[in-house]
Amino acid sequence: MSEVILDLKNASIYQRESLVLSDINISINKGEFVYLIGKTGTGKSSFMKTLYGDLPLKEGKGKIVGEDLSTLKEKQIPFLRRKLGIVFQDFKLLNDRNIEDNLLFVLKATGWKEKNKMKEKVTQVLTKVGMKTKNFKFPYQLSGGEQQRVAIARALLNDPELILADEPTGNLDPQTSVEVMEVLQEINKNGNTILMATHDYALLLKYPSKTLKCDGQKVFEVVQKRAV
Ligand SMILES: Nc1ncnc2c1ncn2[C@@H]1O[C@H](COP(=O)(O)OP(=O)(O)OP(=O)(O)O)[C@@H](O)[C@H]1O
Repeated sequence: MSEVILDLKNASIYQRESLVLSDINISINKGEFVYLIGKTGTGKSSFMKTLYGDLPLKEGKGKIVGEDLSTLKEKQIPFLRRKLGIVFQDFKLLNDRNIEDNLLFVLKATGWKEKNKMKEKVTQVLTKVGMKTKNFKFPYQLSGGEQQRVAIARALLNDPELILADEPTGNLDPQTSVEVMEVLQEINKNGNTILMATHDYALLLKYPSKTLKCDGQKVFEVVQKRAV
């Protein structure tokens, strides 16, 4: 039987007191590539935030990478995030240091100590996203697509069990979006599980995969047709 990485049962998502999504029953298995789609304001980001512990799961049950979201305490959140790789629309790289130092910073913050191993890991993840030769560039010296590749490399540093990508191509032009998507596809082929929120239907058509939709306060799986 395949390993379940994410499992939500009768889960409801709230922004403070207001209900955003209710009665969610979904699961994601190891190795899957899953899209989360839906119009603006339907709750994709709120859904993602709940998964990485930025919003509490107040109703229902949720298991993610072996952690229980409904009983998650504040001090367990860093531990949960170490098992996840998170990619945002706006890259969130530190502009005051180069790419290598951006990644070393994360390794240090997550408990890595040995300099050689840290450098080796940084080279490994940058190679995976085709950015090895740009390690001494600063974020502002890179294009949006390159910055997003680095952000993906950063998400890979601690060998995450699940990658959560919230609109990773939202700030990119169509051609660059495809390039970044190719990187995510490659990573998925190598065994990483990915949940990607997007409203880029062109990508869905080009790279069809399991798709969850947020609509009318519900999340449900949709079968991809030519127009979703
Ligand atoms: N910090 C917040 N406090 C209160 N309500 C919020 C907050 N953030 C979002 N909301 C509300 O929650 C609902 C879902 O928003 P969310 O950002 O999750 O949607 P989304 O599908 O990710 O939208 P988009 O595609 O525009 O990013 C919206 O009605 C929004 O107004």
